[in-house]
Amino acid sequence: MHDRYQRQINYLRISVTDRCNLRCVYCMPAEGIKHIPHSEILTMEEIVTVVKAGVLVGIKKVRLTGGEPLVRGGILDLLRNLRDIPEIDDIALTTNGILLGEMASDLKAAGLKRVNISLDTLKPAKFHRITRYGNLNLVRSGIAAALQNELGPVKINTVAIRGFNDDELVDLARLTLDKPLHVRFIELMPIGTSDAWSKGRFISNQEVRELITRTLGNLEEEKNILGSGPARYSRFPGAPGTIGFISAVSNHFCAACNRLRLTATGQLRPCLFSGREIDLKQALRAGAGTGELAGIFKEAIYAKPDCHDLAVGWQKDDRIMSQIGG
Ligand SMILES: Nc1nc2c(ncn2[C@@H]2O[C@H](COP(=O)(O)OP(=O)(O)OP(=O)(O)O)[C@@H](O)[C@H]2O)c(=O)[nH]1
Ligand SMILES: C[S@@+](CC[C@H](N)C(=O)[O-])C[C@H]1O[C@@H](n2cnc3c(N)ncnc32)[C@H](O)[C@@H]1O
Ligand code: SF4
Ligand code: SF4
Repeated sequence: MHDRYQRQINYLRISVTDRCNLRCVYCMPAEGIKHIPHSEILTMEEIVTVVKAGVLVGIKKVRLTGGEPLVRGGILDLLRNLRDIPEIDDIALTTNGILLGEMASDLKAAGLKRVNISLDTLKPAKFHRITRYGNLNLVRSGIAAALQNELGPVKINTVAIRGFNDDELVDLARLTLDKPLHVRFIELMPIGTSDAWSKGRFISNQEVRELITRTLGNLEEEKNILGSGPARYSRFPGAPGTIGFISAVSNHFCAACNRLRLTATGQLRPCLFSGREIDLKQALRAGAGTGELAGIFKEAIYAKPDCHDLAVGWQKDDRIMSQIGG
């Protein structure tokens, strides 16, 4: 279905949990987030019903995210059920990679097509610092397992952060030179509770491009990377992998927006950066069928704004990134 700005909406990002096994400093407070009773979180069966309703308004692609989707029990059953919906042609997952090494082959067998893995540094001590817990070796094993199990194109999400990883962006870009990895540089977005940490750390994608091409040479545009998101891709000549740029702040891609978000508590969110949410759970739990739920999807699609206004600065929002699913 098209929204009011003639954009076709066919991509649903599903936050299957607001919990996480890491605490990245730009995403979550150290103490984690306020506990939400389990009964408030959609069950896996409810998520499947929501996707079936979404299909009625044209949803074709789903991405499981979070919090950390791999900490949610029942994820394999959810994938098996999503795989059985014929209209869904792409099932992807965004993960911090910690549990991917042990789960990749089961995820593949359950119907997952591809993974995006977050990785902001190649240095173990720094990784531990930015995630407040993480073991980099586990993420490295996760990336290897994703490649081995053909969960590709395997994309790496790197938030570029001044004073933290600007000295490593070239090394991260180098990962594309010998493996089919697609390293995407994401601009740090002013959202959530971590503004004190993030102030002054923004690096534009343009600056990242200049930095990496100065050392590694020119990039060539690449148009054939499978995906539904906002990244623009380029490749170092002859490299098996690509470099992607997600210019969420400096050059927003709202004119091509194709998505809705479902929060773990069953709210449809028309835009990442607008606090507006439309309650789906109440109708779902009152026994609404997929036809009625599809009506709520239409309302959410109709409510999509034309674009965000991140340039004005920090966004006040009751939810943080881990609760919206990025
Ligand atoms: N501003 C903005 N950022 C987004 C949007 N969708 C995804 N992002 C950001 O892009 C980054 C990568 O998102 P992913 O979860 O890997 O998914 P994707 O890029 O849509 O996935 P592909 O289908 O592989 O292209 C995350 O930091 C998201 O927060 C969006 O609608 N608006
Ligand atoms: C919220 S996480 C959820 C999925 C999973 N836990 C992970 O880390 O990949 C999704 C993506 O959002 C990104 N993200 C979180 N906060 C961000 C911010 N303030 N600016 C830019 N990207 C952010 C993360 O780096 C990650 O790639
Ligand atoms: S970015 Fe992902 S891994 Fe890091 S705290 Fe947020 S949800 Fe967890
Ligand atoms: S900021 Fe909102 S309108 Fe812009 S691309 Fe993201 S979800 Fe779509």
